[in-house]
Amino acid sequence: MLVVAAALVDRAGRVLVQRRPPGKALAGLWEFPGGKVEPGETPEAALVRELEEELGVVVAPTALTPLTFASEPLADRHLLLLLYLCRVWAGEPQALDATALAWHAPAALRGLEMPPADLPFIPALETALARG
Ligand SMILES: Nc1nc2c([nH]c(=O)n2[C@@H]2O[C@H](COP(=O)(O)OP(=O)(O)OP(=O)(O)O)[C@@H](O)[C@H]2O)c(=O)[nH]1
Repeated sequence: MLVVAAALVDRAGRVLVQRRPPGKALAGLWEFPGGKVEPGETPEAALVRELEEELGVVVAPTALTPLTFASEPLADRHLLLLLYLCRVWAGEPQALDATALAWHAPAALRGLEMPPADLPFIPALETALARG
């Protein structure tokens, strides 16, 4: 299963996370906005679509910079999760799908309950954002 997700970064270097709604797998955990890549879609087009559906923001595919990825079993499937950085978008993010949104400095993500595949993303974000 190919999934794309974005770390939206604000001017203060904080990252946006959202809380998964009840009824979905991993409900209640904090994750990066994104979702599954549909057949025939590029990863970037899928992420642009998901960011509009989940947050109501408009992002140019060229504003998505690959950061890192996770590859691991998830239930009876295998998850390949691509994480992009995004610093430029149009609109104010709204929780259209999630139960809550929150902005955190990368180090503060360690205090949140996140899906296991996301945990290695925290040091990667700390390193990337420490460079400014
Ligand atoms: N969006 C997102 N999904 C993640 C993250 N980490 C992680 O393990 N996942 C997993 O990747 C899968 C993404 O599925 P999703 O439910 O968000 O995707 P979607 O919006 O296309 O799904 P839907 O068709 O159920 O609406 C889920 O199994 C989810 O648990 C993350 O940081 N962001």
